[in-house]
Amino acid sequence: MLRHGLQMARGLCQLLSDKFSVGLHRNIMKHLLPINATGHAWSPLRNIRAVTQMAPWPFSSSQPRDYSLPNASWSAEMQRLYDQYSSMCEVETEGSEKKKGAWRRLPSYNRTLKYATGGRCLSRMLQAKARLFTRNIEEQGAGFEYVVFINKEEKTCVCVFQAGHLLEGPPGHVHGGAIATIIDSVTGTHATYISGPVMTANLTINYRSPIPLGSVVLVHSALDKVEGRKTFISCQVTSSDGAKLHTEATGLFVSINVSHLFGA
Ligand SMILES: CCCCCCCC/C=C\CCCCCCCC(=O)SCCNC(=O)CCNC(=O)[C@H](O)C(C)(C)COP(=O)(O)OP(=O)(O)OC[C@H]1O[C@@H](n2cnc3c(N)ncnc32)[C@H](O)[C@@H]1OP(=O)(O)O
Repeated sequence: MLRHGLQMARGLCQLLSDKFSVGLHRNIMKHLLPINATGHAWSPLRNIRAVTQMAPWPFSSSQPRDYSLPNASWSAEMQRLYDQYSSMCEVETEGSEKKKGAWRRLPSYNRTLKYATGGRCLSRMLQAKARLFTRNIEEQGAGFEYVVFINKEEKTCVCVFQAGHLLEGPPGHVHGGAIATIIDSVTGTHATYISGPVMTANLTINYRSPIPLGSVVLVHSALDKVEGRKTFISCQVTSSDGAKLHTEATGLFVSINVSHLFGA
């Protein structure tokens, strides 16, 4: 069990640190793993790390579907914004040299734990049938279509979000709970990449103007401050041209040890 847990931790950390160089590896490791008095990780981990560094890809079995990539349901506006932010992302060039770009697209899976190396066991212990809420609907375009980009330098995130017909609240418009969901997901993901594993402690939302169903909006997330275990994020949802403010929110995210998810 311990071995599976550590493998999972390593898989998650490697996955996330491979993808994002914003200190997440260090942040998650310190929550997942015991640290000795000299500040070094518990010695068996060093052995595990030596072994696991050989693995080129942290996913153990089938290739998970990355839900943040374009699909046929995306409108021209969604695709245009995706292309715009993608063009500002860091890219691998020939010889694996990296071209500098401030932005990175964050991949998004429906079962992060299951696909992380060694995480299958832990995902069974938590909830075998669990799926990330926003990635639960197989029909493309019916629910949450979104992609999150993070700006490492400015410590901001932007999410391009297209709301499908299953998210209807007021006729022809997006349900307030669905808006809260995408805000929680984007700001929660942002806080995770800043501070490691967190849970939402408080989310305060002001709905300023309704969001038409099927439209594409931008969810802007900004880091306000980090105070000990508390990460404060603020968020604005605007029309895709930025001219209209739909929603404003602030969130407080509290760092947790993963054992918190087991009721410890
Ligand atoms: C984990 C693995 C991650 C892997 C990486 C994944 C990569 C990304 C993949 C996929 C992205 C998906 C992204 C989804 C994101 C969604 C996030 C959610 O929706 S989370 C669900 C809803 N939230 C809950 O269910 C929390 C329930 N509440 C709790 O569990 C606890 O209350 C908790 C953890 C929030 C705090 O409990 P305490 O016991 O650990 O800490 P205490 O001492 O109470 O608080 C710490 C500090 O925070 C303040 N605080 C706590 N709650 C507060 C509140 N509501 N308002 C103001 N301050 C509060 C306290 O006053 C204290 O402050 P002082 O240190 O004294 O200054």
